[in-house]
Amino acid sequence: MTVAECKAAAGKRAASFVESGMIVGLGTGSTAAYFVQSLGERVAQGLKIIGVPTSEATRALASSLSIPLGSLDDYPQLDIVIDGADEVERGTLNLIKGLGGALLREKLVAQAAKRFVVIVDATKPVECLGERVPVPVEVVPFGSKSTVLRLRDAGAFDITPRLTSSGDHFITDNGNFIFDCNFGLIRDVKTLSSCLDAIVGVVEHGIFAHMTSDVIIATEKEIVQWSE
Ligand SMILES: O=C(CO)[C@H](O)[C@H](O)COP(=O)(O)O
Repeated sequence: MTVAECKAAAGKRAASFVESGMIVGLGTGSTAAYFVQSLGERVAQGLKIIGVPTSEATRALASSLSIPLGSLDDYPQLDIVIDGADEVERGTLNLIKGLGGALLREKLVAQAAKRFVVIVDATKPVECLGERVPVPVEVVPFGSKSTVLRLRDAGAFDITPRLTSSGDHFITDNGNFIFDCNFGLIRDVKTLSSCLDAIVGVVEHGIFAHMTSDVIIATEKEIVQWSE
């Protein structure tokens, strides 16, 4: 199987967890998009659910598939949320998310879930967070250069602003900037999360600790499930 086929297989497996009557959080990114496609097929066959999208891109995709949608304010408690991730730490199931730029809404929706299911291909599991990807940090545009200095104080030794192809700041669905911050291997997730949470100007960061219920990993050979 190609990586795209693995993502599609993980998405399809996750869609089978959804039952009629559920309020379902819809993640963002290429793997989550396969899940939304599979869910759309089930909705077309009669599955009755309400989807709560985690980004405008996912809203547009779900809407094109005629999935009934609501907002997190309409449905503050969700039965299940299914989303991708950029890294999944073996053992703890802690995550880095946000390379797709939707981390704030993703974390809000995940926090509201009774069950948070993460779908990935075999490139995403790691022994320690920070192994492969930086931590995306969503920052208020006002004073962002000052906030970057505070991110350095928190231990980020390489900080890259997320830019568009034309060289402008990438703007999130919430009107903010993203800085991709390399902290090296993150051995103490709790301390780093607390440091980032304490910086005025940081809206949210991509470390999702103690939130994941299950991880579905689609490899070339099989689909594996890790559960908390
Ligand atoms: O966190 C995310 C978006 O903010 C995505 O879930 C994450 O980037 C994984 O994306 P993909 O499935 O395309 O690899």
